[in-house]
Amino acid sequence: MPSLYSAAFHPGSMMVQLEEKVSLLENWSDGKGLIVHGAEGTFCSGSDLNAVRAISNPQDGMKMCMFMQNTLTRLLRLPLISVALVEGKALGGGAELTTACDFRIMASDGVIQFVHRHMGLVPGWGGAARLVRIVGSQNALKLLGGAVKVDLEFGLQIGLVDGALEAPQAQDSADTLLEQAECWLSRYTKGPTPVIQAVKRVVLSGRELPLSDALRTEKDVFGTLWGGPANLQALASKSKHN
Ligand SMILES: CCC(=O)SCCNC(=O)CCNC(=O)[C@H](O)C(C)(C)COP(=O)(O)OP(=O)(O)OC[C@H]1O[C@@H](n2cnc3c(N)ncnc32)[C@H](O)[C@@H]1OP(=O)(O)O
Repeated sequence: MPSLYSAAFHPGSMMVQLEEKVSLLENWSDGKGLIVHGAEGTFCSGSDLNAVRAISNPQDGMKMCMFMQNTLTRLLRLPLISVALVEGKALGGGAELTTACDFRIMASDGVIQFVHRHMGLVPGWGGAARLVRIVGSQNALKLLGGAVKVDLEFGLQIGLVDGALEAPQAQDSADTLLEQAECWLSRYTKGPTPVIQAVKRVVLSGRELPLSDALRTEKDVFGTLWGGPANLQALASKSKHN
């Protein structure tokens, strides 16, 4: 299960690195799970403000916006079940990045904050559209309009956060946050790769496509599994689900 790291996105370097990682993952045929996490106790504080000042004109802003929208849309559409491990702060573009994962799990010090309003902005990397789908339009309006700090408790309450991680007590005895995240995600990635990738595909099409198209995709994906090795093995073993 690979990890992606981030801190503050430097336009032209970290953003390109992220796009390259996404391209690699698009070609990872055996993959089932992905953990996106930060370094040194923080998740990601968004765009690199020093670099952003140099491109604060509409043309460059649009280029950066479209580049990141494309990258984060492709990240969410990977045939993998992904989780953002939020330790420390996820601010601005960092908050948007968390919404480009299927799940978000948080350490006790974690905060997701769409600080865009404070910057005279709205999200542009697809974070607003995804947030509405995750928490609903009422909550999204509150989080964006109020630039609200979402901590673990509030995140769980509104459904932005899917799981809580325990602070490691001592390095030797407790699982690190990354180990806990791997354990959390493994509940959803157990089993043959084609089945897990198919689960992601039917959920993604249900989330993104009109119902008639989603139903067609679901039928096609079902057809790839029916009578396949995992299906035949399950039938031969007379499995019970209690
Ligand atoms: C797409 C739209 C966007 O993403 S707009 C960007 C939104 N992000 C921000 O506005 C983040 C602003 N920064 C902060 O709020 C704080 O620096 C945070 C991240 C909370 C860390 O606070 P604190 O722990 O007190 O450390 P600090 O402020 O001394 O920061 C350490 C050094 O890191 C830097 N840093 C942090 N974030 C950024 C950033 N996004 N771009 C550029 N630099 C950043 C700080 O400036 C500071 O640098 P230095 O040590 O003073 O040289």
